[in-house]
Parts: sequence; structure tokens; C-alpha cells
Amino acid sequence: MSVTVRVPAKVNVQLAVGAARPDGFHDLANVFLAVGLYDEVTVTPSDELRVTCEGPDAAQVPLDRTNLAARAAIALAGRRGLDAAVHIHIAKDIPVAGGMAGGSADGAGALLACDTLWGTGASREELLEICAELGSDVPFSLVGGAALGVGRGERLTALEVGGTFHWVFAMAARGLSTPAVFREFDRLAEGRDIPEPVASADLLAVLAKGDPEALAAAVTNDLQPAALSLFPELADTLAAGRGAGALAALVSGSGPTTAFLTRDAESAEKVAQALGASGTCRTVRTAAGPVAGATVV
Ligand SMILES: C[C@@](CO)(OP(=O)(O)O)[C@H](O)COP(=O)(O)OP(=O)(O)OC[C@H]1O[C@@H](n2ccc(N)nc2=O)[C@H](O)[C@@H]1O
Ligand SMILES: Nc1ncnc2c1ncn2[C@@H]1O[C@H](COP(=O)(O)OP(=O)(O)O)[C@@H](O)[C@H]1O
Repeated sequence: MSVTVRVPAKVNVQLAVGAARPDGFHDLANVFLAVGLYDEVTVTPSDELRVTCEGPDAAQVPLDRTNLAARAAIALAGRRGLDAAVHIHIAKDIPVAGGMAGGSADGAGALLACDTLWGTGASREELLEICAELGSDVPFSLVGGAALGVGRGERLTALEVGGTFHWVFAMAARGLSTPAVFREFDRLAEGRDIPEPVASADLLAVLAKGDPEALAAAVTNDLQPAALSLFPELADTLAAGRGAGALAALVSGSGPTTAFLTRDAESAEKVAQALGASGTCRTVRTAAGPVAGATVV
């Protein structure tokens, strides 16, 4: 018997970042939107824990116990006194190290898949607690939709969304390390007072309304200057998307994937074509959101 879970990628429509905390993390006001680009995680009973991965970026995914999917299986098995003897197969479509929470998606997916396979019957609260231990973004991968994350981004409140937003994502030629981008944020902020991160009331109202033009005027990402500082060529991709008619162009989370909000599905196709032809990125995808979080298929 096998269990397969489908898990979406995310884009951050607001990412407000506070000063570095003593534990090295940063307090955030992180407004997540789940978008329809998916990894599929399949777990099958096996002699021992094993991870395999297929997909365009598979070669960059670690297959040892540092893989977030393996860590999720080990964490749940550990709580139940079980042996995490499963073969975890990841069909990966979310770009790796792209700021779209692909690793987090696999962690949440493997957790839900193992919970289902083993019949552990963990409550939603316990699953969310394990997710938060695995990484700041992992709880959101489980719940999907749209949510405000505070603390490290792991404490979630679901948000109302009044419509579907159409996005184009441009994948870059190389990845960016999330810790390196936060360190660059700290370096750029030296000597400045960093305000407490707060969710924008405007942005939350606009999400609830579902109006893409109003959302375009409200999106912000405090990590964008740091990502651009480490990866200056991203400015060319952002300019190409704006030039092609995107309503908003921003770095997705810590990057280097860039995200373009468009008016509708048709406009997204046009922007995607223009970005593809611009020579400023590796690949281009379209995806709409919000979509559901981790789901057994
Ligand atoms: C920036 C965001 C925005 O959603 O995602 P990505 O764009 O990378 O996908 C997240 O905050 C990333 O979350 P996640 O990738 O789960 O990070 P974690 O594993 O918890 O932490 C990795 C490292 O990032 C930094 N980190 C992460 C979260 C946070 N609130 N403050 C931090 O300073 C720390 O250096 C930490 O050691
Ligand atoms: N299942 C996984 N899929 C992808 N990367 C993973 C996974 N598990 C661990 N990693 C590690 O996490 C790093 C960040 O990957 P990812 O989650 O795709 O990016 P981001 O945090 O930018 O969204 C990768 O470089 C990789 O070393």
C-alpha cells in the first residue's frame, strides 16, 4: 500500500521582516498565498528509510536524512515509537532553493502521508507542531490557502481571499540560500532601526476583495533588496516582466524566483511568453492561487 500527498508552492504577498532575534531567526509578518505548482510525495512501506526524487531539479535535492521529507517521517515515527521504514518518493515540480517553499512542501507532504499510512491519527494541532519543528514555512505548506504567519512565520491565521490571482513565476539560473539572504538583510540594515513587522491592513483588505490591481499596489517584500544585492541580475527579470504588462513584479520570499501578478489567465500567458523570450531567466511557469494545502490524492 502507498499513500500520495500533493502539496503546493507558495508566494509571499507581504513579507515584513524584523530585527534578528537572539536565536538567529527574524520575527516576520508573512502573508502566504498557496499557488498551483505542486510536488507529490508518495510513501511506501520499505525495509529502511529511503528517499528518491524525480523532476527537472531532482539532482539538487539531498536524498539523505537532511531531506525535509525524511526528517518529517523520522519526527512522526519518533513520537509514536515507530521505525520510519518507508520509501519516500518525491515527484518534484517546485523549483529547488527558489523561495517557493519546495522543501517545506515535501516535509508537510511526507508528514501527512506517513500519518495516513501508519494510521497514527495525529491531530491537526500535533501535525502543525511537528511542521513548525521542521521549518518556519512548513506549517503553511500543510494548511495552504492564504494565511498570515507571525513569529518565525510558523504561527498561522487563515485569511479570507475574495478571488483567484493569476501569477507568472520566472525561475533563475541558480538558487539563493535562505540564511544567506537573511544575513544580507541584516548587513543592509546595520545602523538602522528596524520596526516590528506588522501585517498591512490594506493588503489584508485587498486580498479579501480579490482585486488583482489593488493587490499589485499592496504587495511588499522586505527581503527583496537583500536578494537583489546577492543576485543583481534579478532586476533585469523584474524589469522584463513589468515591461510585458505584469501588474506587479517582486522576488518570491528569499528568491531567486521572481513572481509577477497579472490581471487574468490570458494576461499571465502573455507575460510568461515575453519573459521566456527575454533571456533573463531559466524557465517560466504560470500558476493561480489560492489553492488547498497538503492533500491525500
Ligand atoms: C524566507 C521564507 C519566507 O516565507 O521562505 P523562502 O522564501 O526561503 O521559501 C521563510 O521565512 C523561510 O522559511 P524556511 O525556509 O522554512 O526557513 P527555516 O528552515 O525555518 O530557517 C532557515 C534559516 O532562515 C533564516 N530565517 C528563517 C525564518 C525566519 N523567520 N527568520 C530567519 O532568520 C535563519 O537563518 C534560519 O536558520
Ligand atoms: N525535499 C527537499 N526538496 C528540496 N530541497 C530540500 C529538500 N529537503 C531539504 N532541502 C534543502 O533545502 C534547501 C532549500 O530548498 P527549498 O525548500 O527548495 O527552497 P526555499 O527555502 O528557497 O523555498 C535546498 O537547497 C536543499 O539543500
